[in-house]
Amino acid sequence: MATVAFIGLGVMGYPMAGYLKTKGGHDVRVYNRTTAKAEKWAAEFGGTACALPSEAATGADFVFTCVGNDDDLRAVTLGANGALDGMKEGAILIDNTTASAEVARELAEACAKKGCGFLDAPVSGGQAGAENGVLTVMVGGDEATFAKAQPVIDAYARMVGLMGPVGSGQLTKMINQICIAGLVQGLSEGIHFAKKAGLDIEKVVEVISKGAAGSWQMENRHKTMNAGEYEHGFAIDWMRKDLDIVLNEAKRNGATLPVTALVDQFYADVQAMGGNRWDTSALLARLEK
Ligand SMILES: NC(=O)c1ccc[n+]([C@@H]2O[C@H](COP(=O)([O-])OP(=O)(O)OC[C@H]3O[C@@H](n4cnc5c(N)ncnc54)[C@H](O)[C@@H]3O)[C@@H](O)[C@H]2O)c1
Ligand SMILES: O=C(O)[C@H](O)CO
Repeated sequence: MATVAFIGLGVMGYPMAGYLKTKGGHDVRVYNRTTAKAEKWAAEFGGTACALPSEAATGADFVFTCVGNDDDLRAVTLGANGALDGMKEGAILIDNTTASAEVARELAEACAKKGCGFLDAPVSGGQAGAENGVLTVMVGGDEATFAKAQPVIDAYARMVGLMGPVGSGQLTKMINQICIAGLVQGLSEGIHFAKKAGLDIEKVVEVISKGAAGSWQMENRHKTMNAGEYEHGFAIDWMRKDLDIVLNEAKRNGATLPVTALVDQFYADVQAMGGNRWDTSALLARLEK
């Protein structure tokens, strides 16, 4: 059993921290910007709610973060009363936020100066993956740090892969988002077409999901898309943040991403419809407008 801190109890962090306690059996201390959420978590899982990231990190062997974007991450780690203020020598910071590869390298350097380890460890599998403890975790860092952290990460994951040096986890997550962007638009167009054709969506999906068109998005999202329900899941604001990271990285490495850039603009349209916190499958709502 280790002492673990978890910072950021959102859609993903709340259940992930829960698995570190229930499945991992660790002593878990949590911090959240809205204190009531941390207190709710502590009452539900039996851990400790802390008032500051530095307080949660004090004495912890592993410190997890899962916040919104690069700036949020800097605030809870490098900022005043941030996690690094509390971390002891030898502790490991594991960042589950989807962020840039640059901020990963920045944090690795700051951790090294304190004698701490760092892994960038963004996740995939959505809200359902977090709630069921079956996330895919793509990790950047060195092998020795990874070997120490993997058994702890395992508590909320079914696949954990070391992808290369620091930043490689975030680069892999960028590929994940590139693959998803065009796919969700395709799925939206398929369901839109099926409705116009007067077909039974459930029946269509039951059949084609077992063929070459099947996907996580199709399995997990077709029912809510068909019902026009989008108040759950992975927020469009976060997807636009991710696609911005992707498109900036592509400028640096010379990759050509025409569909990703187009779908990013489709998401801007959905934001203009008031869909900032809607699930990314709301691309269908744009077609039905
Ligand atoms: N929701 C998904 O399906 C999903 C899937 C994979 C990856 N992600 C990524 O995981 C991260 C978290 O996503 P989420 O859906 O849980 O988001 P969320 O908005 O539900 O939660 C974000 C959490 O971060 C905290 N936070 C943000 N900025 C902060 C700051 N400056 N100081 C303190 N706390 C701060 C918020 O209070 C909240 O608890 C994002 O980077 C997202 O892109 C989300
Ligand atoms: O992979 C996922 O879970 C979604 O794309 C959110 O990042």
